[in-house]
Amino acid sequence: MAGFDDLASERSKAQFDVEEMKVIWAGSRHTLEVSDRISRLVANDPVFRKDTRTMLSRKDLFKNTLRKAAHAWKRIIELRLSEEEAAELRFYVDEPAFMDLHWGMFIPTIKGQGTEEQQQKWLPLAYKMKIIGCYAQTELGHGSNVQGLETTATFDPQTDEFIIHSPTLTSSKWWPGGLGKVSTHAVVYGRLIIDSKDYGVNGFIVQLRSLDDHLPLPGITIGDIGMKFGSGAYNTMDNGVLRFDHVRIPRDQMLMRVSQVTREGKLVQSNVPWQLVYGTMVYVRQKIVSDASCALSRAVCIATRYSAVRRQFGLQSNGIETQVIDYKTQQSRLFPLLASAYAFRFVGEWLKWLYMDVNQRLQASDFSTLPEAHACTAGLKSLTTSATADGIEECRKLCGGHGYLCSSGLPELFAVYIPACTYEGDNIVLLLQVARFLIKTVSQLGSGKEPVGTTVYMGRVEQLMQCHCAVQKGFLELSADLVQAAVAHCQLIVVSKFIEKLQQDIPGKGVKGQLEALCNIYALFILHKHLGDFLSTGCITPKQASLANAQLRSLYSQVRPNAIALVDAFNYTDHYLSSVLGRYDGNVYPKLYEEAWKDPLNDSVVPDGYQEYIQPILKQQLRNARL
Ligand SMILES: CC/C=C\C/C=C\C/C=C\C/C=C\CC/C=C/C(=O)SCCNC(=O)CCNC(=O)[C@H](O)C(C)(C)COP(=O)(O)OP(=O)(O)OC[C@H]1O[C@@H](n2cnc3c(N)ncnc32)[C@H](O)[C@@H]1OP(=O)(O)O
Ligand SMILES: Cc1cc2nc3c(=O)[nH]c(=O)nc-3n(C[C@H](O)[C@H](O)[C@H](O)COP(=O)(O)OP(=O)(O)OC[C@H]3O[C@@H](n4cnc5c(N)ncnc54)[C@H](O)[C@@H]3O)c2cc1C
Repeated sequence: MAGFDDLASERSKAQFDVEEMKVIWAGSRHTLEVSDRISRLVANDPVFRKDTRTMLSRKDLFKNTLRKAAHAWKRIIELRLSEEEAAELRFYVDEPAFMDLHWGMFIPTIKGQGTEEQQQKWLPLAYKMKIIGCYAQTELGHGSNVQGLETTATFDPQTDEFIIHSPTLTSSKWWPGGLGKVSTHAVVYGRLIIDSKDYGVNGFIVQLRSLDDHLPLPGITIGDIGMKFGSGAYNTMDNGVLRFDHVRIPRDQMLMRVSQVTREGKLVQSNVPWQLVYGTMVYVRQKIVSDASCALSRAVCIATRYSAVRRQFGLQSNGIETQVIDYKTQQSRLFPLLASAYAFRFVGEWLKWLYMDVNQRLQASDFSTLPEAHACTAGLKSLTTSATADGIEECRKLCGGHGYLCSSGLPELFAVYIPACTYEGDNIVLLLQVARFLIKTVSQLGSGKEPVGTTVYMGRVEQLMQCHCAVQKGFLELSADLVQAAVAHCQLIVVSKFIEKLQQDIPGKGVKGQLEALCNIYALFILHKHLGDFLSTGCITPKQASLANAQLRSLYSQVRPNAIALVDAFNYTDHYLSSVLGRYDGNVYPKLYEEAWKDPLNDSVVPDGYQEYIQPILKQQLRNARL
């Protein structure tokens, strides 16, 4: 059988130790063991099936998500899973749900922005899921411009409360995941008003629904914002709308790590920078970068396996057609994506370290690396999500017509993934933040302040001072070019971190060699993509450009025999991939054929509606033909 033989034969060609590569991909032996065990646990549990997801109505889809979330929580308790294992379980259930926001944003916000006392009060409730929370920042009228939020939190010294209010339609909270139908509580971002004075945006813990009957509390209007892009996909999430009509909360429900409001109504700033109010976004952007490598590698795994099974044209002497993976055009589209998946994995690992480091420094009142952490998380979130969204769509095209079928897994993956370019900060808005950080760094060069961390290279580039003068003329006017500069800066980080990874001790036969090839492919592919910029700025000569392209072709040939093993190293179960084209056994055609018959349209041979709509047309034609 074509698929079985093809993938088995591909695996036998691998020139490196796949098991060791699995460890590198996972990050450690321990992480591999956990993710392997938990992914199989999810795959073998019938409640976590997801093969009918794209065919369900919104209501059925949502109820099924609730069922899965409840089952996941039950299993987490029954099996006494650790925090790490529980997070893996939610990841492999692979269905966006209110839990993501509860664990991924609500809890981290209380941890990052609450005082010790507030943490002691709220975290145990949240950890035991006695309350379910979401992150309500974005409004109908403002998402990117956080300082433009309109919701107000006015201190009432008479009652020692804040009055939370939505003064306009545009101040309605709009988008928060988990808000629409599930959350009992939210961290609500609103303007702090004391004695008619506006002190800017702060976070407040607000109870939204009764813990007895789940009805909204007095003064609260709440609902789901409606269907989103694609079938299945992100529609499992209840992104919500929320309005407040003078809702009162106790004073101690303002998150007070950054600034405190006293009983007398005085605002007291602590020694931490006010930007910590934005801290959850830094945390989630860092997570999104790690997540990008998962989404991209998943699409690449499907496209690579299918490209080895699929044959078109070029009859060989044995009468068999050519595997499409052997076409150089296929390789030149697929292998840079394979290399990108590995590159994003390693930069994600580094970013996790950077985030931990900045947190440790914050505990010790060292705030010096916060601007860099903000720039790196914002820029890399933007770069990796844009490349991943484009990469998933490219993988769909690499699978030809079958890639367009929901059973390929690619349409749903694309639909679920693309909002990552928008949530946690629109990608262009985030790149402008990076550009601002770069300009600030350049402006300090003249004053003798040495650039550090990811900007250390700037101290070596003379022309940057002239750049600074040009930018002085108008940041907004040059913003399109500055965004490109920000992308280039982030690409440099990705390549540097891949190179640093190669400098570590990498055990396993041939593993390092494969990673070197992938690193070179990534770097040369980026150079190839921006060849015009490299040539026009004199960074490389035309001769070097053509040498780079020749080298890229040679690297593709080097990777070709290892391609299947390189995607096997992701260690994905068929359940997680949920793709007929990406099956581990390569048994694509019989399964595609089988899947088609499962479509509800095939439940009856003659479709519903035949008598009302098809038969009359046919009869009409018959009459016309007789005339
Ligand atoms: C739930 C997920 C859990 C786990 C994740 C796992 C995997 C991921 C997968 C799926 C994710 C699932 C769900 C996603 C749910 C989505 C949630 C959301 O979208 S929440 C809403 C997010 N909103 C945004 O991101 C808004 C974007 N806007 C902003 O961040 C800022 O307002 C902006 C930076 C654009 C502000 O610009 P500006 O007005 O110019 O600046 P401002 O005056 O406010 O500040 C200036 C000053 O502050 C510095 N700064 C800005 N941001 C930060 C920051 N975050 N940290 C530190 N510092 C910051 C800025 O550089 C400037 O400094 P200087 O004055 O120049 O020194
Ligand atoms: C699936 C999904 C889940 C979400 N979950 C949550 C959640 O849980 N909680 C929450 O609070 N929010 C959530 N959001 C909201 C999300 O964070 C915002 O949509 C996002 O920050 C973008 O803001 P915006 O919608 O205001 O876009 P806008 O800022 O209106 O962007 C529109 C366009 O304007 C451009 N633009 C805007 N400002 C500038 C500028 N200064 N310079 C140049 N161009 C600019 C952008 O590039 C974009 O092209 C979610 C959104 C989605 C799609």
